[in-house]
Amino acid sequence: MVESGGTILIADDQADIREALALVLRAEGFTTKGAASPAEAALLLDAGGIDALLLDLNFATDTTSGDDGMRLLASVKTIHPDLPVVVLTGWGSVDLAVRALRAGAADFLEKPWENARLITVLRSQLALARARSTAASLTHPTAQGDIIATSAAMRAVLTMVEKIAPADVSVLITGESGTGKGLIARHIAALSHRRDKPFVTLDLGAVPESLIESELFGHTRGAFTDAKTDRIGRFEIANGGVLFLDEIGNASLATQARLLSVLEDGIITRLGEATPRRVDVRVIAATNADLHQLIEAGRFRRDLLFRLNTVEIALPPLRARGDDVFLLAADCLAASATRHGRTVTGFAPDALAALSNHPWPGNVRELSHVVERAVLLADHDLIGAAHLRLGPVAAAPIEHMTLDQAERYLIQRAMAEAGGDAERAARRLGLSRSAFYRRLSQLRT
Ligand SMILES: Nc1ncnc2c1ncn2[C@@H]1O[C@H](COP(=O)(O)OP(=O)(O)OP(=O)(O)O)[C@@H](O)[C@H]1O
Repeated sequence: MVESGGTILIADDQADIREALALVLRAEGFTTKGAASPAEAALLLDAGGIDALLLDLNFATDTTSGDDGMRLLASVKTIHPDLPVVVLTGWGSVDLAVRALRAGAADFLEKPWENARLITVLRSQLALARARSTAASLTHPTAQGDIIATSAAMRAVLTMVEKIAPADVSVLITGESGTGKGLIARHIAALSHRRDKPFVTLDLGAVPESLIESELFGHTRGAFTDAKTDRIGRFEIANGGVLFLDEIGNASLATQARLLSVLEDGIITRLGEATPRRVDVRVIAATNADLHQLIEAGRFRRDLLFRLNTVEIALPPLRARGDDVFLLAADCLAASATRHGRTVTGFAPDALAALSNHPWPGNVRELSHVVERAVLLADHDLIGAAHLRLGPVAAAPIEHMTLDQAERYLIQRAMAEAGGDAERAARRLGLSRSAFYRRLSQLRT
């Protein structure tokens, strides 16, 4: 949840709609800005300080094609790829909404919008973007597809990926947080015959349980109290393409049962509707949890695991990838230096040693975060170990630590893995937020 709101840019050519949206959003603690034309929206976005864009796809009131809005969406996603864009479409223009989602919109609302849903959608998109930016927005442009993998462990992964990508089978990608599961999922899609079809992601850890069924399968108007309009689900959006189910270990048993049945017969039913619809979707799932352990604990269905893991790809942690760490670091250094207009050119020997000794609990994401910060801190051409600020490294395997040392280590590791997000770190350790903060503050004294 977003406590302090965020700044929403409302792009709509109708002043009354801008005003109505602004009123609702301000009452909920958001700050708003308005743009009456795509050009004005582009200027305000360039000026910075915008956390999300609420974009009416039908800019000119006399058109319904949505072309102006789609053009703006395309340019926004190129220049600000991480900015969440929620689009507004006319009622019933599901095709336009689907086009927008495929072009990178985070979500859509149909006019007349429903205030409660407007707020929920914006809050969850902002929370997601925030979580990503604490941990991931500092990642380098290779996010677009260049996979750095020269170590034997990663070469074996890529060979396997090349073999299985063209076969239309379910894939389960496992690996610690930040090891590149999302990247590999996209790579598999890109190497398959579905490459020109939609690649749709749903993070099962990020959607509230009450919305998950409708996110996956869609709903019809009136299906439940808040369902004021029809809504298409991710399975239908992904039809013909790939659905990437991230954090599958977080799916509730009820969701697991629904997923299993869709995977078995390829048929979905929108909530509130009787008509079954056939979908042709390749599912790629990912998890950083140990699903076998979850099965033992009665929290994951064995039969679902068997449906998902026709092929299982285990991504090695960064610390097991040998010299890849240097190549990834160098790549990130070059990208960050360009982005920030810095003349940093490389790493000093002590920095290289630190890079290779650090255990990288947050893996590639942590590495790019650390290197980008170092680029900003460096005062010479070379990054030194001090600029990396890698902090204490576990001196001994955990079995040889005292309880205090182990606690300190696990807390630091969880924080690093969560990219500094204390709430996520607390969840990872199975602690309540307050219990986690208590331990964290003890650790700092
Ligand atoms: N081998 C690699 N080469 C280049 N970039 C990589 C590589 N592996 C990961 N990355 C980058 O690191 C970042 C984290 O990767 P990604 O989001 O795919 O990880 P993940 O395992 O899905 O994380 P999480 O479990 O937190 O969802 C991304 O920006 C990704 O592009």
